[in-house]
Amino acid sequence: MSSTTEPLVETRGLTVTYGSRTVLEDIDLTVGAGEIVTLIGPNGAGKTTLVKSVLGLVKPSAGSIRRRAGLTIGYMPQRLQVERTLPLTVRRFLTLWQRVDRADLAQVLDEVGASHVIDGAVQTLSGGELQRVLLARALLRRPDILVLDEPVQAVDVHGQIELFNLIAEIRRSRGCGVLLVSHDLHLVMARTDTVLCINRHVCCSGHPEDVSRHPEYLAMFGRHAEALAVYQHSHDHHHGCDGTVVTLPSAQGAGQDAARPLSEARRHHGHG
Ligand SMILES: Nc1ncnc2c1ncn2[C@@H]1O[C@H](COP(=O)(O)OP(=O)(O)OP(=O)(O)O)[C@@H](O)[C@H]1O
Repeated sequence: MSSTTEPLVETRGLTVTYGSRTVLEDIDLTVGAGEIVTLIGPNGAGKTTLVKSVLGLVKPSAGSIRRRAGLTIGYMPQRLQVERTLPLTVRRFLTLWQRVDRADLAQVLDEVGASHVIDGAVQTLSGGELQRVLLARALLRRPDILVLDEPVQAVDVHGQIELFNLIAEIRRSRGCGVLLVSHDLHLVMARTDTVLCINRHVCCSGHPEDVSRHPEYLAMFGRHAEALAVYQHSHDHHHGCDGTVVTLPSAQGAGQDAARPLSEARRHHGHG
Protein backbone atom coordinates (compact mmCIF):
# COMPACT_ATOMS: atom_id res chain seq x y z
CA MET A 1 0.00 0.00 0.00
CA SER A 2 1.36 3.46 -0.81
CA SER A 3 1.41 6.39 1.59
CA THR A 4 1.92 10.09 0.93
CA THR A 5 5.34 9.98 2.60
CA GLU A 6 6.48 7.18 0.29
CA PRO A 7 9.03 8.52 -2.22
CA LEU A 8 7.75 9.13 -5.73
CA VAL A 9 10.90 7.57 -7.14
CA GLU A 10 13.75 5.79 -5.45
CA THR A 11 16.83 4.13 -6.89
CA ARG A 12 19.21 2.05 -4.83
CA GLY A 13 22.59 0.89 -6.08
CA LEU A 14 21.52 1.68 -9.64
CA THR A 15 24.11 0.61 -12.18
CA VAL A 16 23.81 0.99 -15.95
CA THR A 17 26.15 -0.43 -18.55
CA TYR A 18 26.19 0.21 -22.28
CA GLY A 19 27.95 -2.80 -23.79
CA SER A 20 30.98 -3.33 -21.59
CA ARG A 21 31.03 0.29 -20.38
CA THR A 22 29.59 1.22 -17.00
CA VAL A 23 28.11 4.72 -17.25
CA LEU A 24 26.29 4.76 -13.89
CA GLU A 25 27.43 2.97 -10.78
CA ASP A 26 25.73 2.45 -7.44
CA ILE A 27 23.40 5.46 -7.66
CA ASP A 28 21.04 6.19 -4.77
CA LEU A 29 18.43 8.78 -5.67
CA THR A 30 15.21 9.70 -3.89
CA VAL A 31 12.55 12.17 -5.02
CA GLY A 32 9.70 12.85 -2.62
CA ALA A 33 6.38 14.60 -3.23
CA GLY A 34 6.82 18.36 -3.44
CA GLU A 35 10.60 18.05 -3.59
CA ILE A 36 12.92 19.52 -6.23
CA VAL A 37 15.97 17.34 -6.83
CA THR A 38 18.61 18.50 -9.30
CA LEU A 39 21.23 16.39 -11.04
CA ILE A 40 24.45 18.16 -11.88
CA GLY A 41 27.71 16.85 -13.31
CA PRO A 42 30.02 17.30 -16.28
CA ASN A 43 29.16 16.30 -19.85
CA GLY A 44 28.88 12.54 -20.17
CA ALA A 45 28.47 12.09 -16.39
CA GLY A 46 25.35 9.99 -16.88
CA LYS A 47 22.65 12.52 -15.97
CA THR A 48 20.39 11.79 -18.94
CA THR A 49 20.97 8.06 -18.51
CA LEU A 50 19.80 8.36 -14.89
CA VAL A 51 16.73 10.30 -16.01
CA LYS A 52 15.98 7.66 -18.66
CA SER A 53 16.33 4.93 -16.04
CA VAL A 54 13.80 6.70 -13.85
CA LEU A 55 11.47 6.92 -16.86
CA GLY A 56 11.92 3.21 -17.52
CA LEU A 57 13.57 3.82 -20.91
CA VAL A 58 16.92 2.36 -19.87
CA LYS A 59 17.21 -0.91 -17.98
CA PRO A 60 19.64 -1.08 -15.06
CA SER A 61 22.20 -3.87 -15.05
CA ALA A 62 22.18 -3.88 -11.23
CA GLY A 63 20.32 -2.20 -8.39
CA SER A 64 16.69 -1.23 -8.14
CA ILE A 65 14.26 1.49 -9.21
CA ARG A 66 11.01 1.91 -7.34
CA ARG A 67 8.23 4.15 -8.58
CA ARG A 68 5.24 4.84 -6.38
CA ALA A 69 2.22 2.79 -7.44
CA GLY A 70 0.19 4.58 -10.12
CA LEU A 71 2.87 7.25 -10.57
CA THR A 72 2.29 9.65 -13.48
CA ILE A 73 5.42 11.20 -14.94
CA GLY A 74 5.54 14.40 -16.98
CA TYR A 75 8.72 14.36 -19.03
CA MET A 76 10.42 17.23 -20.80
CA PRO A 77 13.21 15.81 -22.97
CA GLN A 78 16.58 17.44 -23.58
CA ARG A 79 16.04 17.75 -27.30
CA LEU A 80 13.01 18.11 -29.52
CA GLN A 81 13.15 17.25 -33.19
CA VAL A 82 10.56 19.24 -35.09
CA GLU A 83 10.29 18.81 -38.82
CA ARG A 84 11.02 22.33 -40.01
CA THR A 85 9.15 22.01 -43.29
CA LEU A 86 5.95 20.73 -41.69
CA PRO A 87 3.83 23.54 -40.23
CA LEU A 88 2.76 22.58 -36.72
CA THR A 89 0.92 24.93 -34.40
CA VAL A 90 1.40 24.82 -30.64
CA ARG A 91 -2.26 23.78 -30.27
CA ARG A 92 -1.76 20.85 -32.64
CA PHE A 93 1.59 19.93 -31.08
CA LEU A 94 0.04 19.73 -27.61
CA THR A 95 -2.90 17.61 -28.76
CA LEU A 96 -1.05 15.26 -31.11
CA TRP A 97 -0.36 12.49 -28.60
CA GLN A 98 -3.14 12.98 -26.09
CA ARG A 99 -6.81 13.99 -25.90
CA VAL A 100 -6.90 17.42 -24.38
CA ASP A 101 -9.86 19.45 -23.24
CA ARG A 102 -9.93 23.01 -24.67
CA ALA A 103 -10.21 24.42 -21.17
CA ASP A 104 -7.28 22.31 -19.91
CA LEU A 105 -5.16 23.43 -22.84
CA ALA A 106 -5.93 27.09 -22.18
CA GLN A 107 -5.34 26.68 -18.44
CA VAL A 108 -1.97 24.94 -18.84
CA LEU A 109 -0.71 27.45 -21.42
CA ASP A 110 -1.77 30.24 -19.07
CA GLU A 111 0.02 28.52 -16.18
CA VAL A 112 3.32 28.44 -18.09
CA GLY A 113 2.85 31.94 -19.54
CA ALA A 114 2.54 30.80 -23.15
CA SER A 115 -1.12 31.55 -24.01
CA HIS A 116 -0.01 34.03 -26.69
CA VAL A 117 1.70 31.34 -28.81
CA ILE A 118 -1.22 28.88 -29.00
CA ASP A 119 -1.74 29.46 -32.73
CA GLY A 120 1.92 30.09 -33.50
CA ALA A 121 4.11 27.61 -35.34
CA VAL A 122 6.34 25.49 -33.07
CA GLN A 123 9.25 26.10 -35.45
CA THR A 124 9.12 29.85 -34.92
CA LEU A 125 9.07 29.86 -31.11
CA SER A 126 11.92 31.46 -29.20
CA GLY A 127 14.05 29.24 -26.95
CA GLY A 128 12.13 30.33 -23.85
CA GLU A 129 8.71 29.94 -25.50
CA LEU A 130 9.57 26.43 -26.71
CA GLN A 131 10.66 25.37 -23.22
CA ARG A 132 7.37 26.70 -21.80
CA VAL A 133 5.38 24.79 -24.41
CA LEU A 134 7.33 21.61 -23.60
CA LEU A 135 6.60 22.20 -19.93
CA ALA A 136 2.90 22.63 -20.78
CA ARG A 137 2.97 19.30 -22.64
CA ALA A 138 4.44 17.59 -19.56
CA LEU A 139 1.85 19.25 -17.28
CA LEU A 140 -1.10 18.12 -19.42
CA ARG A 141 -0.50 14.62 -18.04
CA ARG A 142 -1.23 15.95 -14.52
CA PRO A 143 2.03 14.46 -13.31
CA ASP A 144 2.97 13.42 -9.80
CA ILE A 145 6.54 14.09 -10.82
CA LEU A 146 8.01 16.36 -13.46
CA VAL A 147 11.21 15.13 -15.06
CA LEU A 148 12.98 18.00 -16.80
CA ASP A 149 16.19 17.39 -18.72
CA GLU A 150 17.96 20.73 -18.98
CA PRO A 151 14.80 22.84 -18.99
CA VAL A 152 16.59 26.18 -19.37
CA GLN A 153 18.83 25.37 -22.31
CA ALA A 154 18.85 27.87 -25.20
CA VAL A 155 17.30 30.46 -22.90
CA ASP A 156 18.95 33.76 -21.93
CA VAL A 157 19.84 34.45 -18.30
CA HIS A 158 16.72 36.48 -17.59
CA GLY A 159 14.56 33.77 -19.13
CA GLN A 160 16.38 31.10 -17.11
CA ILE A 161 15.52 32.84 -13.84
CA GLU A 162 11.88 33.13 -14.95
CA LEU A 163 11.75 29.44 -15.87
CA PHE A 164 13.26 28.31 -12.56
CA ASN A 165 10.76 30.54 -10.74
CA LEU A 166 7.98 29.00 -12.80
CA ILE A 167 9.13 25.47 -11.95
CA ALA A 168 9.21 26.40 -8.24
CA GLU A 169 5.70 27.88 -8.52
CA ILE A 170 4.38 24.76 -10.28
CA ARG A 171 5.85 22.62 -7.53
CA ARG A 172 4.17 24.84 -4.92
CA SER A 173 0.75 25.00 -6.56
CA ARG A 174 0.58 21.38 -7.74
CA GLY A 175 2.61 19.76 -4.96
CA CYS A 176 4.39 17.56 -7.50
CA GLY A 177 7.97 16.36 -7.22
CA VAL A 178 10.55 17.63 -9.70
CA LEU A 179 13.65 15.85 -10.95
CA LEU A 180 15.72 18.09 -13.15
CA VAL A 181 19.05 18.16 -14.89
CA SER A 182 20.78 21.50 -15.03
CA HIS A 183 24.13 22.97 -15.89
CA ASP A 184 23.38 26.30 -14.31
CA LEU A 185 24.97 26.07 -10.90
CA HIS A 186 23.84 29.48 -9.63
CA LEU A 187 20.20 28.78 -10.36
CA VAL A 188 20.43 25.20 -9.14
CA MET A 189 21.88 26.26 -5.82
CA ALA A 190 19.19 28.88 -5.27
CA ARG A 191 16.12 27.00 -6.43
CA THR A 192 16.47 23.36 -5.43
CA ASP A 193 15.99 21.29 -2.27
CA THR A 194 18.50 18.55 -2.96
CA VAL A 195 21.44 18.34 -5.36
CA LEU A 196 22.99 15.13 -6.61
CA CYS A 197 26.38 15.75 -8.14
CA ILE A 198 27.28 12.78 -10.31
CA ASN A 199 30.16 11.68 -12.46
CA ARG A 200 29.30 8.06 -13.16
CA HIS A 201 28.95 7.59 -9.39
CA VAL A 202 27.47 10.00 -6.83
CA CYS A 203 30.27 12.43 -6.00
CA CYS A 204 28.26 14.23 -3.35
CA SER A 205 24.64 14.92 -2.56
CA GLY A 206 22.46 16.82 -0.14
CA HIS A 207 21.35 20.36 0.53
CA PRO A 208 22.70 22.81 -2.10
CA GLU A 209 24.72 24.68 0.51
CA ASP A 210 26.47 21.51 1.68
CA VAL A 211 27.11 20.36 -1.88
CA SER A 212 28.51 23.76 -2.87
CA ARG A 213 31.20 23.33 -0.18
CA HIS A 214 31.94 19.72 -0.96
CA PRO A 215 35.48 19.03 -2.19
CA GLU A 216 34.31 16.87 -5.10
CA TYR A 217 31.92 19.55 -6.27
CA LEU A 218 34.68 22.16 -6.02
CA ALA A 219 37.11 19.91 -7.85
CA MET A 220 34.57 19.27 -10.59
CA PHE A 221 33.38 22.80 -11.23
CA GLY A 222 36.58 24.64 -10.36
CA ARG A 223 36.60 28.42 -10.24
CA HIS A 224 32.94 28.62 -11.18
CA ALA A 225 32.09 26.65 -8.05
CA GLU A 226 34.42 28.63 -5.79
CA ALA A 227 32.42 31.76 -6.51
CA LEU A 228 29.36 29.98 -5.13
CA ALA A 229 30.91 28.26 -2.14
CA VAL A 230 30.77 29.87 1.27
CA TYR A 231 34.21 28.47 1.97
CA GLN A 232 36.44 25.91 0.37
CA HIS A 233 37.95 22.62 1.49
CA SER A 234 40.74 20.76 -0.24
CA HIS A 235 39.59 17.78 -2.31
CA ASP A 236 40.51 14.15 -1.91
CA HIS A 237 40.12 12.78 -5.40
CA HIS A 238 39.42 13.71 -8.97
CA HIS A 239 38.17 11.79 -11.99
CA GLY A 240 39.95 10.23 -14.90
CA CYS A 241 38.49 10.76 -18.38
CA ASP A 242 36.43 7.59 -18.01
CA GLY A 243 35.00 8.75 -14.68
CA THR A 244 37.23 6.55 -12.51
CA VAL A 245 38.17 7.97 -9.11
CA VAL A 246 41.81 9.00 -8.75
CA THR A 247 42.86 9.65 -5.14
CA LEU A 248 45.05 12.71 -4.72
CA PRO A 249 48.26 12.21 -2.68
CA SER A 250 47.44 15.30 -0.61
CA ALA A 251 44.26 13.64 0.63
CA GLN A 252 46.18 10.83 2.33
CA GLY A 253 46.83 11.78 5.95
CA ALA A 254 45.19 15.14 5.49
CA GLY A 255 44.15 17.12 8.57
CA GLN A 256 40.79 17.89 10.09
CA ASP A 257 39.83 20.51 7.54
CA ALA A 258 40.46 18.23 4.59
CA ALA A 259 37.75 16.46 2.61
CA ARG A 260 35.79 13.68 4.20
CA PRO A 261 36.25 10.43 2.34
CA LEU A 262 33.47 9.95 -0.18
CA SER A 263 31.98 7.02 1.72
CA GLU A 264 31.79 9.12 4.88
CA ALA A 265 30.39 12.11 3.02
CA ARG A 266 27.73 9.89 1.50
CA ARG A 267 26.78 8.56 4.92
CA HIS A 268 26.56 12.16 6.09
CA HIS A 269 24.12 12.86 3.29
CA GLY A 270 22.09 9.78 4.00
CA HIS A 271 23.61 7.43 1.47
CA GLY A 272 24.54 3.97 2.73
N1 LIG B 1 22.51 4.57 -26.01
C1 LIG B 1 23.80 4.67 -25.65
N2 LIG B 1 24.70 3.74 -26.03
C2 LIG B 1 25.98 3.80 -25.64
N3 LIG B 1 26.50 4.79 -24.88
C3 LIG B 1 25.65 5.75 -24.47
C4 LIG B 1 24.27 5.75 -24.83
N4 LIG B 1 23.68 6.84 -24.28
C5 LIG B 1 24.64 7.49 -23.61
N5 LIG B 1 25.83 6.85 -23.72
C6 LIG B 1 27.09 7.25 -23.11
O1 LIG B 1 26.90 7.24 -21.70
C7 LIG B 1 27.61 8.31 -21.09
C8 LIG B 1 26.63 9.14 -20.27
O2 LIG B 1 25.78 9.85 -21.19
P1 LIG B 1 24.63 10.81 -20.69
O3 LIG B 1 23.95 11.35 -21.89
O4 LIG B 1 23.80 10.08 -19.71
O5 LIG B 1 25.48 11.93 -19.94
P2 LIG B 1 25.03 13.39 -19.49
O6 LIG B 1 25.59 13.59 -18.12
O7 LIG B 1 23.56 13.55 -19.63
O8 LIG B 1 25.81 14.29 -20.54
P3 LIG B 1 25.49 15.79 -21.09
O9 LIG B 1 25.66 16.72 -19.94
O10 LIG B 1 26.55 15.96 -22.12
O11 LIG B 1 24.10 15.77 -21.66
C9 LIG B 1 28.27 9.09 -22.22
O12 LIG B 1 29.61 8.69 -22.31
C10 LIG B 1 27.49 8.66 -23.46
O13 LIG B 1 28.31 8.70 -24.59
